[in-house]
Amino acid sequence: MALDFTALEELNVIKTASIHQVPKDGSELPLMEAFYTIQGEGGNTGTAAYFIRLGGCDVGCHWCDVKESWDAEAHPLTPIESIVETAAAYPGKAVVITGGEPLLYNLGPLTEQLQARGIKTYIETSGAYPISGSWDWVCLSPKKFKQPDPSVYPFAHELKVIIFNKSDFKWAEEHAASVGEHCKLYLQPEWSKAAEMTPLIVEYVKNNPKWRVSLQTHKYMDIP
Ligand SMILES: C[S@@+](CC[C@H](N)C(=O)[O-])C[C@H]1O[C@@H](n2cnc3c(N)ncnc32)[C@H](O)[C@@H]1O
Ligand SMILES: Nc1nc2[nH]cc(C(=O)O)c2c(=O)[nH]1
Ligand code: SF4
Ligand SMILES: [Mg+2]
Repeated sequence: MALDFTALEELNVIKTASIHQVPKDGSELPLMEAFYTIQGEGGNTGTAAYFIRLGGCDVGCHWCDVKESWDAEAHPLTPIESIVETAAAYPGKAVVITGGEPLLYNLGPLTEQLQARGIKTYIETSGAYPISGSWDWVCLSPKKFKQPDPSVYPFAHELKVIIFNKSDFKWAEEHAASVGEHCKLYLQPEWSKAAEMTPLIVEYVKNNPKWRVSLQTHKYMDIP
């Protein structure tokens, strides 16, 4: 006799998770949240942008400031047309697609539809997966826990390395050697270590001026 899962679930005998099948054609994406704010980090700091945060990440940074994003299935599959419509209603004509790790998904259709509406497309990525989509700005923030796919480095407009401890400066230089010559280089303190690491970053940038400081300025401004 076949098991009746629905009956067992109702009886609280088992819990079946809702298994997402994120369509490979990029027509629907697991959307955690979207909000209009000021880009707080990196080369576009201080500029208005609509943030689209996609759920799902398997990189596992122990200091990640948005661990609620990791489980893709906790976030509803959302048609990209509705994401684009909402984004287009804001006066700022730039979107930042972040996560989670957005390159888990096919971002071609979403970015093409945004650009067709005159909206610039920016991405925040660990680079753990190859690039999909059409980008006006790529922020590559490499992680020790799952290193970037080598194919991503040439796409980076900015390399933003998180400094959690002293050894991360050497690690940052290894990644700087892999990006293109026009890529801007940023060192950003890990938030919980900012008091300790920011003075080291300041000294490092003074001695190695190809680097710039990036702070999570939205956290100081207390905005999303
Ligand atoms: C939450 S991640 C999402 C995008 C992508 N998974 C990535 O890591 O680039 C967005 C940005 O926040 C940075 N970030 C995450 N947690 C942080 C923390 N505790 N302190 C400083 N930066 C952090 C990441 O390095 C990345 O540049
Ligand atoms: N204001 C603001 N700027 C950001 N820059 C990158 C962010 C991210 O979480 O990807 C972020 C964010 O969460 N908020
Ligand atoms: S790659 Fe990004 S979203 Fe994933 S755990 Fe690291 S910081 Fe968080
Ligand atoms: Mg953030």
